[in-house]
Amino acid sequence: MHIIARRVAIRFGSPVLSSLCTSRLTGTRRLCTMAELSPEQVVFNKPKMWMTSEHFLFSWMKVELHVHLDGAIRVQTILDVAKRRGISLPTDTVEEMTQIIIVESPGTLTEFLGKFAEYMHVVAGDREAIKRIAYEFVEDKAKEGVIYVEVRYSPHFLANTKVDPIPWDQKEGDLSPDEVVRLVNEGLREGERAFNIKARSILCCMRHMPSWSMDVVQLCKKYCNEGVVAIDLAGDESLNCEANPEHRNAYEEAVRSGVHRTVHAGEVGPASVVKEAVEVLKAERVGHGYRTLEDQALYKDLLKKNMHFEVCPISSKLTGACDPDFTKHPVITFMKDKANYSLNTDDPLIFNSNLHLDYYTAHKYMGFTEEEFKRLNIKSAESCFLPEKEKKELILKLQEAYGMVQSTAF
Ligand SMILES: O=c1[nH]cnc2c1ncn2[C@H]1C[C@H](O)[C@@H](CO)O1
Repeated sequence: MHIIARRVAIRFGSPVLSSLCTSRLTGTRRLCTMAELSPEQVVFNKPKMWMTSEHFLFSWMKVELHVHLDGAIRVQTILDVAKRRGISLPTDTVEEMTQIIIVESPGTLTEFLGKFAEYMHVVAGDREAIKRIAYEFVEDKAKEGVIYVEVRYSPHFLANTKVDPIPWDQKEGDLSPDEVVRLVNEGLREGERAFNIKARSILCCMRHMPSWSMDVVQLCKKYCNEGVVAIDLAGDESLNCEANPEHRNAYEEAVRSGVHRTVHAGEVGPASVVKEAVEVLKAERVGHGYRTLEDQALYKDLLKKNMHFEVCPISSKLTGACDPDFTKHPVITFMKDKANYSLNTDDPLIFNSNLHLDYYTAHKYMGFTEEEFKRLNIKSAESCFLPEKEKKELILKLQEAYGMVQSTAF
């Protein structure tokens, strides 16, 4: 870290405190959303650790590999769509709606997952909304200095036909999971053009809905040339530990047809879920994976295999996955062991967070240095699901930006 930055950090105390906003409604303090930060608090791709009186930022180019589209919607968009569709919500103000949606203190993964029901019925089944959230997502990531993102979602959760059961108490409509994928692809593609970053998607199977999983892998295959790069298994690991045979069949089909694979495992579930993800589901990356450390033999084996862990610091505290004391976080062990991992937001809407806050947390409470941030971003690029040629270009772009190689640009 630059000496000047360190001095500023010391002088101005905890940027986390100063990044809290006071709710006009309740008077309670909460983390600012990106939209609430002043322009000088958000910088794009500035080649240095960057600090104002308000904020610490690792403002170099970044890669994000684990973020849920339906956990990254703007609150304003939820309100706009509800108004247009005549859907009544408990409030029509961003502040009040934010308070309803967000998790402010550590709870359980099950409680956290319940939060999606506060707003998913608003956007599900609506073509315009789905395209809009994908487009706005890319804009938000570009503002955080992300140059490559893999965003994940369940196509079934956004559909209202050809899905059983129809989610979120929707009436049957005419938007299928297949069309959801097309709409998200379009929104991401338009966002890429407008904001000059690369965005790809990962389709999620849900642990409690094994009957959807074969559909998910078929959609991955169908749209592999239109931005879909992998399959995931998300949902409540604490209720449903061992992967159902239908998930296993879907992952076997993914292996057969060359679809990349990641699995939420070891977030709140035991290390055995990680082992199963890697050995049975043939996961190439592990979503979260914190509890891998409880099985040292497995951890050492995965270190040797260069397994990538998609770490989400703020998320891991608020879902109760990890000790709320960040100084005890498993990613500190990953860092010390020079493991292969990324830093990610997971669900910034529900955690009222952004990627800067995850980096800030790692810096402030876990001793992360600028060098480690650069290293983990290169590892993230190496572990992304882009085709080899594009992956190499991404790695080179980061290396050039980080001053590790001479720029080839002219
Ligand atoms: O952190 C998580 N763990 C497990 N499942 C999650 C997490 N964040 C979001 N999900 C679920 C809820 C979403 O609706 C779904 C697809 O994005 O994935």
